[in-house]
Amino acid sequence: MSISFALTKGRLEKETVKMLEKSGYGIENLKDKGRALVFPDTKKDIRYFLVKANDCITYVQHGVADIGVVGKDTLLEGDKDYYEMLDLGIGKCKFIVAGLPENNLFDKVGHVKIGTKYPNIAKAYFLEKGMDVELIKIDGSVELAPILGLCDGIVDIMETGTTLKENGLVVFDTVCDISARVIVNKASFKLKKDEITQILNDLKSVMED
Ligand SMILES: Nc1ncnc2c1ncn2[C@@H]1O[C@H](COP(=O)(O)OP(=O)(O)OP(=O)(O)O)[C@@H](O)[C@H]1O
Ligand SMILES: O=P(O)(O)OC[C@H]1O[C@H](OP(=O)(O)OP(=O)(O)O)[C@H](O)[C@@H]1O
Repeated sequence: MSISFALTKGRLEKETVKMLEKSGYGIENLKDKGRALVFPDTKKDIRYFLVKANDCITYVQHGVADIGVVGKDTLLEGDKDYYEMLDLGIGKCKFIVAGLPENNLFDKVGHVKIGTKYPNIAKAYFLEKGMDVELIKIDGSVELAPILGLCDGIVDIMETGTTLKENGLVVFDTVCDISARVIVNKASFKLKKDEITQILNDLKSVMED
């Protein structure tokens, strides 16, 4: 049976395509892609499409994609109606709480303001800590918010730490580690179990330790 495979475009794209290539999949169309959005595998009965991270979950949940690759950050923040099957060990980064060194939000008494692109993750984190926080949704360049005084701190992704460092911010705590995951539509896993299991095993076989 034919498989539809949603790949997150952007940072995860290159490494995911590299893993598929190493597994022996026919991904030439994905490497030389122009403005196309759908890419038939040249060796197997699979068609890939490239989507934004949140849309990857949407396509998989609706069964339009049988399988998808997306960051754990997006999974933690968004809807959950799919099977999370495999940690690919790529796209590694972490969620951190950060701010200006002279303004440690964990020392602040009373109301704390947090800027973040990930309000659900931030809310769960501070709820567990028993802290009263006001969340301010920011769509990008989150590090700017505490510098300008919009908030006391941020919950954001850190990879190399360069963005924090170059903007004079420090890490106060780590929320959790992040990496790319394979998710599978629940009905597809029943109807196309052999094909999906094969893909998962192929990807597992090229994972780096
Ligand atoms: N330094 C990093 N910053 C953000 N995401 C990272 C980083 N390193 C790895 N990732 C992973 O890569 C995924 C895709 O990131 P990317 O920046 O391409 O898309 P995005 O977060 O949806 O941003 P945009 O809205 O700019 O497209 C993230 O969801 C995360 O899992
Ligand atoms: O630790 P580093 O290696 O510096 O990476 C972390 C930065 O990368 C991401 O931003 P992105 O580049 O996606 O831009 P954005 O702020 O517009 O989302 C993230 O939100 C941090 O700002």
